[in-house]
Amino acid sequence: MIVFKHIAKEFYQKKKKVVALNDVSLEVQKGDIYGIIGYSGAGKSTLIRMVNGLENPTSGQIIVDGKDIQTLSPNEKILNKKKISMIFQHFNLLESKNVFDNVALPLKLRNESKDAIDRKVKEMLSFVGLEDKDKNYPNQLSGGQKQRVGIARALVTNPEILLCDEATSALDPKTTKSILKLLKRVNEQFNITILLITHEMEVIRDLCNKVAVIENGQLIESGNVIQVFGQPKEQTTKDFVETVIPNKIPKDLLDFYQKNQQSYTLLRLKFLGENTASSLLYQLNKRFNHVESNIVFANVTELEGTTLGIFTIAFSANESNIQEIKAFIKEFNVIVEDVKI
Ligand SMILES: Nc1ncnc2c1ncn2[C@@H]1O[C@H](COP(=O)(O)OP(=O)(O)OP(=O)(O)O)[C@@H](O)[C@H]1O
Repeated sequence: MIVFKHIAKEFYQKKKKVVALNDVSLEVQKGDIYGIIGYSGAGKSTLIRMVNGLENPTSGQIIVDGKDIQTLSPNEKILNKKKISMIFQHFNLLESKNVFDNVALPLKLRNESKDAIDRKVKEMLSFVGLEDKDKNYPNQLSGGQKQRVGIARALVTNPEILLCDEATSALDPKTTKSILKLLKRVNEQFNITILLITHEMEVIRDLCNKVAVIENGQLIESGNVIQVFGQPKEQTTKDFVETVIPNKIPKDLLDFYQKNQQSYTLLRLKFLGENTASSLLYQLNKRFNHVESNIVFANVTELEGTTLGIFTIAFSANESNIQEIKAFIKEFNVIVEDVKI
């Protein structure tokens, strides 16, 4: 429903060309919660701002619901914008207006009736859990409450797409979790497609079903969250994944296995779903009961309701046994990788 086709964007800073985006292609399906992650300056904001026309590409196309948004007539552009709402890192509330009036603003701009505005604003304030704060002003609210107002304001117009620009970056971890839960409800309850940008992998882990990684204006990796977290290909993606799924062997164990490299081979096992792991480890010990095996590192993470487990195991076995062990592990649909130490 949102397709970016070969998007490039160049800016000029003091007559110097800055390539913010270079040949970015991406498809967001209806109902997706698609996260775009990258370091500062990677080009995330520039990309997301193109969906609602805040930024235009230098070349390439953005197709929303089958239509290239750059070729829309002025009326069609207005209709396209009506489908899309946005929330921001610093909430962008009007300090001089109370919560009710902030949320009501998009409807007033559309000349909706007073009754309709009253009903819709109350409904959305109740949805975000702020029905008793309607008379408060933004400076009387916490950061999390301000973002809830931002979300209510974004929802009053019944959008199909919600763009989130670092929506939780200004919030503490606990408040971030509650806002991410709320965004999940927005997606599930109203079937709103969410396209978000972030530099925090926790946001991707806790909220998204799809992820794209942007580096220096290029899309370096994308796919289902489970697939990208389970098997990151690019170094930057691996670095991001490691921020939420630690993968490092503790130092004293590392020292030991480095000193005893002749005797041990370290393998990393990656699996989805709890039963696979317990059954595999049991079967592995049973089948290779003459081989010493020590768990060196283990981590279990929940992604989209599925368990992603990473185990690093040191095997004291000869090369032909190691090959047999690897083949045996693969029969369980578990990914097995050599660990270089
Ligand atoms: N209006 C502009 N004029 C000139 N250069 C710009 C403009 N907007 C963005 N850039 C440049 O484009 C590049 C990408 O910026 P962008 O804001 O899209 O990155 P980002 O990934 O969103 O970073 P951050 O997380 O820090 O916001 C940067 O080098 C930035 O300096």
